[in-house]
Amino acid sequence: MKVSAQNIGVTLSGHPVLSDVDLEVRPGEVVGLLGPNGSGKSTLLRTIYRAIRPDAGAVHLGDLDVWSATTREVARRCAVLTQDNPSEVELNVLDVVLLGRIPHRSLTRRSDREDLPRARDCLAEVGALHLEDRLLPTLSGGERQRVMLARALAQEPQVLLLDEPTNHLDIAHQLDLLSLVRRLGVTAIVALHDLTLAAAYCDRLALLDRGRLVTVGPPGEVLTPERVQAVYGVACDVLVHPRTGRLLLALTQVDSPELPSPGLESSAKEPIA
Ligand SMILES: Nc1ncnc2c1ncn2[C@@H]1O[C@H](COP(=O)(O)OP(=O)(O)OP(=O)(O)O)[C@@H](O)[C@H]1O
Repeated sequence: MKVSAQNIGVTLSGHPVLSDVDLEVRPGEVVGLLGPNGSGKSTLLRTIYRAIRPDAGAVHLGDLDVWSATTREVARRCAVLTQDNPSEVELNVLDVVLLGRIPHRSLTRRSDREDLPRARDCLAEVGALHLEDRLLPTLSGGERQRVMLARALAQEPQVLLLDEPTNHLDIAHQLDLLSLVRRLGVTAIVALHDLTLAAAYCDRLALLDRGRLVTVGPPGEVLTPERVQAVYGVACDVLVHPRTGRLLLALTQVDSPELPSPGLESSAKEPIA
């Protein structure tokens, strides 16, 4: 399903947060949303999923104008994984995932017969089926993040919006999550801070700076050393992975302080017993 945010302007507490943002995401495309802290990534995602009404512009999910639609209509098309997962809700994991089915239920029915197996499948998909009976507050941050992703999958979305979804996840689960997002084949917009991960898993990248979209394009066109330095104030070497051909970004401060040696030479000469 196509997602289009046209000419978006958002002002919060009297401060302009987004200005003239135009972003069109093709059906099935994974777009990484990049930018420094405070550049407007979460605000743009919140505007797309109808949590913030923009002062200017329009958002469409397919042919649905989100501000002419109900919350339920939006939730049938679009699922969200936010940064602030509930941690105090005294529900068990399976019940949390079942909440993802609510937009698809009829108003009179509490649950459908197929909801339970579907919820379990979603937990299995994110490697969290073993947690199904645990209470949400007893989970680690990374376990909770995977459960919230399972809830988003249970919504059977055609559009998935993920706000820094790799927060709290160990490296293996970061890669698993981004591979899963690609495998799903749904349209996805993913706010990320790790530029190398973004370059590896996203079809295109959209770079925000102080509320404006600087550029949108394939990773190799967006992540140039000049642009990374201009937007993040960080020196950057863009390397190509010798085996995968993907981009690797080596980042250093512009006035780089003395950094510890990686110890490659000494370990080669003096193996640790
Ligand atoms: N309710 C609010 N009232 C006033 N300003 C706000 C509000 N919400 C967000 N902002 C401001 O809007 C700007 C954009 O915030 P946003 O959370 O969208 O940035 P972000 O790119 O997601 O940042 P981060 O990488 O730190 O998560 C920030 O300067 C933030 O302080």
